[in-house]
Amino acid sequence: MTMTWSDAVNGSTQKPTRPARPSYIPHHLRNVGGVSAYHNANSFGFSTSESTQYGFRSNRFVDRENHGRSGPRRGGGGGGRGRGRGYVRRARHDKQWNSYPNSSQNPSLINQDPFDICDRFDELDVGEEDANDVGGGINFDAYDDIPVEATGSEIPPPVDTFLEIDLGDRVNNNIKRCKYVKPTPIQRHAIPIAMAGRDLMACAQTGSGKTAAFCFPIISGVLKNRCATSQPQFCFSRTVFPSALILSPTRELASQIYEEAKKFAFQTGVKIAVAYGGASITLQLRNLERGVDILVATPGRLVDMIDRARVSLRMIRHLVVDEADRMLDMGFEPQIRKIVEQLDMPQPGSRQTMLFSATFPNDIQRLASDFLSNYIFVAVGRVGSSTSLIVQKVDYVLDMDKRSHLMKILHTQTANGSCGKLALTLVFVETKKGADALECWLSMNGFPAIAIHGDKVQMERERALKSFKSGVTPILVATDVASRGLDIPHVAHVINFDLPKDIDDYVHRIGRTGRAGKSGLATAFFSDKNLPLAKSLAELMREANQEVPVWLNQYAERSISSRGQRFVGNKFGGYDFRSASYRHSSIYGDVADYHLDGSSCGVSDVPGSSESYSANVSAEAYVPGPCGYEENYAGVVAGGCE
Ligand SMILES: Nc1ncnc2c1ncn2[C@@H]1O[C@H](COP(=O)(O)OP(=O)(O)OP(=O)(O)O)[C@@H](O)[C@H]1O
Repeated sequence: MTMTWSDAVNGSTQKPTRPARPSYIPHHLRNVGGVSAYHNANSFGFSTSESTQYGFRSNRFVDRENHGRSGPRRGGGGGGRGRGRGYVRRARHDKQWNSYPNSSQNPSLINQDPFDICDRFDELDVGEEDANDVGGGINFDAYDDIPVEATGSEIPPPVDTFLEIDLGDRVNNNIKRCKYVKPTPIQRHAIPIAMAGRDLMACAQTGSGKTAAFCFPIISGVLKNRCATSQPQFCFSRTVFPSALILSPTRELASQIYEEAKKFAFQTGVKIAVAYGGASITLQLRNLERGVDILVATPGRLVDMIDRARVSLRMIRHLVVDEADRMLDMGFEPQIRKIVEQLDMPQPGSRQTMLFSATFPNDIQRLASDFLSNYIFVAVGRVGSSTSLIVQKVDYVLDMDKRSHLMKILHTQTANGSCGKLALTLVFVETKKGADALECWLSMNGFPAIAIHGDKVQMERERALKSFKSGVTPILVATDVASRGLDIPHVAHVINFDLPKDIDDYVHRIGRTGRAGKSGLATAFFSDKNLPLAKSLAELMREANQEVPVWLNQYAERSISSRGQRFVGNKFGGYDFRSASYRHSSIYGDVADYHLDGSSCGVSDVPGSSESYSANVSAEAYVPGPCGYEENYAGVVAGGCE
């Protein structure tokens, strides 16, 4: 494992104790008026000692206080209604930093109407929604110019409204409850295909509503199947026979999909269960015994349950693999093959298989096609592209200066924030040790941070996420465990403190902001060791109409010439790999590419009469605002993320 600068400088992963020394001030900020104001705490409106205390209390000790007193009994995050003394203490700290008083984190809500939780999200005090927005605050105009490509045979046409699809009254009511007024582009195209029972490989940008695109059709499918067939009755068997399986690469994502699916299936009678590692298997098995139609699972825990003969895949009619490219890369592929090919799951053709991701490199598409039968490929935007809703910025930072640069950004962000609030900021680092070290260092310097990574026990991981989501700890330092799928409202800024090696990981990481039509900011710290990424990073930014620094272009040129080829390290998928032989890597607005017709180009491996369509192509490019920090922070970060 590579050691990053943050590991090297602060190898200690020990939990912080009260600092013996005054907070660190980066040298470029020493003697600057604003900074001394910060350290006298005037700009935040509380004293230095309070701020330091906050850094240590928020994450680790508040929970203990809560447990020891009359606060919430489970989960540690607290924050529900009917709080005891522990809450009051925390609430005071919340007020000093970020006030998100109506956090939805109370575990006692778990068995309640999921829309209760939904409503509570609406109560979060995080900036005004645009009054003109429809669809739960989603800005659909942001999606109007995105080209959509669909290839395969007999493609069902897209819809414009949810009502055009026969999802059933109950699901339609839940769509209304979720305040989804209009389908997003991937929903417009993917839902009719899925409802027609077709296999699907779908690629759409981060935060564009893929979860609902696969949940609605399978809930509706389960309801229809239920009327048509009856489940097998194996007397006295404790084995359950779900009819739909949704696979996810991380526990947090499995849990999120489960919560979403519960909302969409509310009062339909469709039973949803979740299975992921790190949590009590006994409890999960007990829940399964109540019956399950749709099982959301991570591969490891699922295999465990199958080995114990508690789950059988024999009755699976719908299989969804979310983040499919991650699930089929080297880490997961053997487990996925075991689940899909070697156990009792029906073969392709006898089940419906749908693969979703924002990135789909060609080699993974090729692998994935083993699981599919006569599938339709849908791409919203170019495969692997990032959304133009995210303003991307790259700073050249020497490894040794990364911490001071981060602090400068956080200071600027806080100074421009509304009421001195620090907007939710997600900082990605390369290693688990690096995450702990950076969390510790930020906390010691008065910035409330919490880390999430794979070495933490599940309870700590969940607590970190809750604390971040509720704004109690507005900085989350994360490894790639948090890079995929997580839908955390109001993340305003994603900082790649350590850039990933793979451009697809970069796309997913920055995709934690700029979701559901809202804008966001992503800043990357680029150093010499990131040279192999330079070319694909510059291309990705250019494609999303971002300002590419001259020095990055020079690095990109160097990375090409030093390796003697184009697209070094670039796994861009581009399009449906079945038709890749005649397509070139293209950018938005290159209309001709999107209008190529598979059949006329002699695509041999597309089964049936191959065809394709394209939609919503506009050469009008989204032009982001100027990329200066001041404008960015004022416009994007300061008031939340709108
Ligand atoms: N039709 C809609 N109208 C309004 N909001 C929507 C709609 N569809 C989805 N959303 C919201 O958009 C947000 C992002 O959706 P989701 O998490 O499914 O994105 P995603 O495409 O799966 O992202 P990622 O690639 O990061 O996994 C969610 O908060 C969801 O509730």
